Amino acid sequence: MKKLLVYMKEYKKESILGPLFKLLEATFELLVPLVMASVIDVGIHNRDQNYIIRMCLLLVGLGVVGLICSITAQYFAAKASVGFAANLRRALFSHIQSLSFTEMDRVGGATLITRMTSDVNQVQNGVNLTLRLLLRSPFVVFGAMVMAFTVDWKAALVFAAVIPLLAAVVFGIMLWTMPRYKKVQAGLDRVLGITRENLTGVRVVRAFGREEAETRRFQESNRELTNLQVFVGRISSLMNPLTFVLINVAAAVLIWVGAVRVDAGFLTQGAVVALLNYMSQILVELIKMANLIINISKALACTNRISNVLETESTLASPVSPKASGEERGTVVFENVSLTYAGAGAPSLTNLSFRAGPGETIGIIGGTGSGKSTVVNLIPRFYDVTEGRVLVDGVDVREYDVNVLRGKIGAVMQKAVLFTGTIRENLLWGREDAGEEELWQALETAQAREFVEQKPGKLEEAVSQGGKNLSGGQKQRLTIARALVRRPEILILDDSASALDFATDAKLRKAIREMPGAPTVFLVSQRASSLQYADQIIVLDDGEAVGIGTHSELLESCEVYREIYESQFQKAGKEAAV
Ligand SMILES: Nc1ncnc2c1ncn2[C@@H]1O[C@H](COP(=O)(O)OP(=O)(O)OP(=O)(O)O)[C@@H](O)[C@H]1O
Repeated sequence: MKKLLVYMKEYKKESILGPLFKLLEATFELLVPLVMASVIDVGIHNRDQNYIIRMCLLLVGLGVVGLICSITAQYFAAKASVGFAANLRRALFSHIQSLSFTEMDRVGGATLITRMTSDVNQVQNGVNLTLRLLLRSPFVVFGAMVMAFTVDWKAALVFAAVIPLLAAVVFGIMLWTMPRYKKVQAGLDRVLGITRENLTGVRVVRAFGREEAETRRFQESNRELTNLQVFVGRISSLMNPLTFVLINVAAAVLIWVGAVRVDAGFLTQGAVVALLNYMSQILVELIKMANLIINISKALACTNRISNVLETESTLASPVSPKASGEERGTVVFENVSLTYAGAGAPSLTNLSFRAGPGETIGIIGGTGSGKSTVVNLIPRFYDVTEGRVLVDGVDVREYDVNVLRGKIGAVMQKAVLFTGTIRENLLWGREDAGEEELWQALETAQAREFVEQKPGKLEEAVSQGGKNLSGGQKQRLTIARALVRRPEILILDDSASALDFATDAKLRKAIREMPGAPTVFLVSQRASSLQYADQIIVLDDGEAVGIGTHSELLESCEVYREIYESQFQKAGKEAAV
């Protein structure tokens, strides 16, 4: 919690002024019953109309000043809490950007979204209420008690008996409901999780006709949440009747004691009205305090969850004195590399060694889950090896400044991801200062020029969220062009031409080979035909390299490769025969 206070630093003034104006408002509120008492005791008693009008104007004045104080306090509290939440979101966002994939995998994307959104909102709400009520409510309770005792200490003894009882009811109910509120929160998280999963995967849900099953799953979680909320609601609903019974009994006792004391000449009617007013002020503030405590404890729980993310240290930290690039531009060397993902029992890659020279094309092939993506993910240091070394241009990837390392690499991932904006804006992710001609050249190499030219807006054509307004193949070609705009030393194509037809795929590979200053290319593919002309092909089986060599060498020496090739070759032959 303390650590999060730094994000409040620039709102120090607001965090002091907010509660101060709330205290001022409360002070004026505490004066109101006294003025009312004097209206009754002096104005009405003496039938002094002028006095009554003056006092009523004073009441209006107190109300107006109280209102101004309240609005001012609200303004400062809102400014501080909204600003604090904005700072917190900013810090969280940039911290999440600094995390490596290992930490991201561990925490999970959905959880990170909840931390950034509903958790931060809850904390913002908690800060706002704290600034407005944490001082005000106890001040009013205490102040109203003191005022009641100054009005008439004997009648005020009723307060001394009733207030602890009231506090016990209000806080008892609060303590009872609080753990259940936590369950409600967890239930809400589940409902949100299912909703998010279904909305992002809506196409898959429909494609597999899982609408009814998913609706049932949602309904179950929703029912659980509803039952919990109804249960907590029932308990909370006891609060009002119980407190009102208590307060009415206390009011009856107070009026009776007051009446006796008025009759005996010790107390005026106005003083009895003032005492009643103080009692209801105390009740209202006790309920506000219980509400405040519930909100603060919810906010604290969220604060802990946010702190956990902020305290997660990135294993990706750049070295204190990063090394500069080595001489051998475009070389990649794997030396006895193994990787076991965090939390995974078995290694996903075992003892892989190879050397890729500048401008070479390295093909990587293997069954699903054999470790192909794992190999290429190690080059831009998306994950760190657990054994061995990965060297880029002769330097261990862990010894580079991570931005320098990634600046050398153009990576096209399995899933083509584009961002909202225009085609031009997406391409410029590759290199911000790329010129018009370079963008078209990259599009041409990526076999994307033709379809972009056909778009009415050309480079200014809008790309909607996730590139939904483009076909799978168009998205893939744009992501390849984006990587090429960077003029990378090393180009990684992780199964990124899977949506292209054979002819376009072949043209793409040829164009990349013929690029001036051709990059070293890592080509991950399920198709043996796509890799045939690679300088080296790495054949993976269950995380192990079972063959490294050229196509013809592997056909001779590697059984797994031969099987893959023949199965695809025969399949292609059969398809051609049909
Ligand atoms: N982030 C991760 N955390 C834990 N295990 C992982 C992670 N990524 C991959 N794995 C595991 O490592 C193994 C290799 O996965 P990888 O994605 O490298 O295979 P692949 O050959 O690229 O598969 P595909 O052709 O299906 O894309 C798999 O068993 C997979 O379950």
